Amino acid sequence: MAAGGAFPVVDLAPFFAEGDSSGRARATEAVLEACRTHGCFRVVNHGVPAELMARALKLSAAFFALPDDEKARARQAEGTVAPVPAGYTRQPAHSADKREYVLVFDPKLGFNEYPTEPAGFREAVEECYAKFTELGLLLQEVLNECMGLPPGFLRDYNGDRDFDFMVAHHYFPATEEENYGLRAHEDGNCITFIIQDGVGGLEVLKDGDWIPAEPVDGSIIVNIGDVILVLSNNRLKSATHRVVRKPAHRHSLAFFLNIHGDKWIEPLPEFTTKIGEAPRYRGFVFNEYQQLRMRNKTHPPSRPEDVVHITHYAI
Ligand SMILES: O=C(O)CCC(=O)C(=O)O
Ligand SMILES: [Fe+2]
Repeated sequence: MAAGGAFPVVDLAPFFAEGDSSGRARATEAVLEACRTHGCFRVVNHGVPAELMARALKLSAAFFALPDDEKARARQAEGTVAPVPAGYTRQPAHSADKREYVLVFDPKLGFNEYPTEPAGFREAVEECYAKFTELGLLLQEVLNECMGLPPGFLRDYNGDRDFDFMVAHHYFPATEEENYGLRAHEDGNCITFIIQDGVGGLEVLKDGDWIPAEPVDGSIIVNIGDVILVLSNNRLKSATHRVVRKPAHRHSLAFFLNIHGDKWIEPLPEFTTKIGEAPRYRGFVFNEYQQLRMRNKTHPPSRPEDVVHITHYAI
């Protein structure tokens, strides 16, 4: 089998073909199974052009290869009101995560700081952003179906796209001393898409083992985030994943289908009162959880058990 065979693969082609309802049902079932077992899966035939993804990764690598002072020009100006800082950020040298990144919001919000070089970076990023948004909305419909929710429930519940963002990551090569790129975590949002260059290093925890989400050209890794985990009262998993650095520079793009910061998140009645099951989480305002997660990064607790995860709200 091709690289990545151990990983669930879902072919989304039926969603782009007229009238293939049995194909759609099979794909929806495959998504549900992957969300139950892994909390993540690989999608193919997803509607995002392979050429576009390759171009965005290549231009992103070209940006990160620029001298530091050039990159620093794409830092966000002080005092902007974006929910998290847009533009270029480099993790401080003492940080456990050895990476730098550029974060972009929906271009129409006006938060983004683009580098002037390389030419075409902005266009590629914005095209990717638009395509990932479309795919996010499609997968949100699929999850709505998987969860047996009333038609359009998630679309209405999560109808504000102003909190989504996309991150272009650059991980520095591993050294002899350490190789952590991004420590084990779950994404706090609804759905994440990851595309990566050929270096590898993304891994997902499954039954106590780390399994590689290997680079497969043209495919996209989908992670289920904590919001879906909580809404479904643990029926759908959020993937625990990490990036282990390899001896080479690695580039990836991660798109986060998020939710409005003011949203109240709690297990839905379909998974609790309607079926006589107890909620496994207390309700919370999404922004509160995001702030706590942000604090994990800005003021890393010295004891690992003090890092806030979704279990913070577990009952
Ligand atoms: O770079 C990657 O492959 C993963 C990124 C990731 O997990 C994240 O940004 O939350
Ligand atoms: Fe992640």
